[in-house]
Amino acid sequence: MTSGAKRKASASAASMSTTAAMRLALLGLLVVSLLLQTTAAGRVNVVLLGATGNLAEKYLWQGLYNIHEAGLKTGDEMFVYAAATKDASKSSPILQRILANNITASSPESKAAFLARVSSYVQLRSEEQYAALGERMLEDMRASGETEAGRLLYLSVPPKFFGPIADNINKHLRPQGKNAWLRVIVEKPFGVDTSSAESLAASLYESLDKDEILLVDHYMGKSGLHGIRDFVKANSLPDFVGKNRRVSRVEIGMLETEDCKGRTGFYEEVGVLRDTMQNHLMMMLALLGMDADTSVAGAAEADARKLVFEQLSAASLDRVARIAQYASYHDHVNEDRAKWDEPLLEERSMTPTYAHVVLKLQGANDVLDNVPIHFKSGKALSTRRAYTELHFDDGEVLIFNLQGPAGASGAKGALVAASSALPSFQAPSDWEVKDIEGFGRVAMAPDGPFAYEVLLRAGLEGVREHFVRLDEVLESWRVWTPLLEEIEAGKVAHRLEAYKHGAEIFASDSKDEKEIPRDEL
Ligand SMILES: O=C1O[C@H](COP(=O)(O)O)[C@@H](O)[C@H](O)[C@H]1O
Repeated sequence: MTSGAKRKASASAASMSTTAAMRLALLGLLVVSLLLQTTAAGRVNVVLLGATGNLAEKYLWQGLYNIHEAGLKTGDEMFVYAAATKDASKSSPILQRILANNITASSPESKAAFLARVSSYVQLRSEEQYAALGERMLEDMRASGETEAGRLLYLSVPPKFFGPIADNINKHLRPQGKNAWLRVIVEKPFGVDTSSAESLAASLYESLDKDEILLVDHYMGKSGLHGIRDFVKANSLPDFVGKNRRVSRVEIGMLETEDCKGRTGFYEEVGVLRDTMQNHLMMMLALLGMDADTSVAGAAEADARKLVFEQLSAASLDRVARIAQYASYHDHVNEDRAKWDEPLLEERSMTPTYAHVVLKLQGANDVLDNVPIHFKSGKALSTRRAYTELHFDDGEVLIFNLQGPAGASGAKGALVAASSALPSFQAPSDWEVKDIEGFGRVAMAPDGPFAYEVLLRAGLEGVREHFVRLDEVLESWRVWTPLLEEIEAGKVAHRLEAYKHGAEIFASDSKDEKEIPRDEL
């Protein structure tokens, strides 16, 4: 090569490398600016609908405060609009009382900082009120100069309101800005039976995209529930149970000491079957019955949960061992009605506050197939406990305890407790495992944030795995709808017992329970 040619070649190499360097720099700038665009903190507007209700009072406000205090992983700043359907003269003082008394804060300054981000009470009933809230949000953002990252609407209201609310959200409360997201969290129960859940889904889809809807079952936010799944995955139930032992019954329970006073308006529409059995208890069963090989999370896990529901027999009155209402329930209904200036009930309501229903799985693994599954749940009982128990034919018991004392082991906080003759089990490495004299091995999962905080955060940060899928919910309604229809047709009247507040109606050897022969399940 001549020296001229060499110069040319090296000049062109130099110019190529300059061009390449410039391109790289430009690319770098582009990536940085894209990153800045996607990671720049913005404002997240939360609309809490049902802000004065029981759920908000007990959990949602505390959850929002905790998230404000710890901050969002996205770096966004959260502002809350406190809304409900009733008029301000009644609801505003209730909101003030809740905000003053129901938030435990790390310091008065931190609480004040949170409250500075909470709006005064907003009534959301008419379309004009939704439009006014939309305007107010825009005004607030204009005033502060913030960009909207997204909007989370939490619907803590009875299911009959979901459709009209979604319509109003679509018309008046969609976030502004190209990249701003909209997520609408819908509280359970989703519908009141199969057909209402289907039409509810259809009416929500008219206004909202599928991805904008998040269905809540707050048990999905409990570490205890995931503990069942972790145990099943780590141990494989058939291996744990072994060849010489059989499960004679499974008991899934959610017992509460609290009664319905103050929330009978909601409870009258649901009763115990829709309030806890169709959702929380079903989730406890799903994670127990799920295929142990399911090593993937997310969609595959939802498929596996749904499969368990498909294997479950439908509920009907002949599978009800006991159905009852606590004796002062009627008075509680009328006290609440008087408070809201509503006409009093003269006839006794037929809403069950306790039920024990026995179903079975068909086509499940060898351990659970055709085994009676006892679902028990109720209000105003002597104990607060949520659990899944496997009772073996030799009297041994394996307990998954989600809250309350762990049954026979007596160990509060135990997540898994296996009586002494059972094989030793594998526990995830971060669980504390110990032996309890006279009982057996117990394991405790580390403490985490409470369920509603987990779910609110998941909604704000866009983590969909913590929510349930519509097809699972519909499959669960398939199980419970036949019994609900019988109850609604008045067929429960002669079976609905009254029990004393604080009773032990759930004790399994009670003589008053209807025996359901195994071959009739
Ligand atoms: O969803 C509901 O759950 C609560 C009980 O939740 P927990 O986390 O304390 O077990 C129950 O009181 C309420 O009636 C029901 O709607």
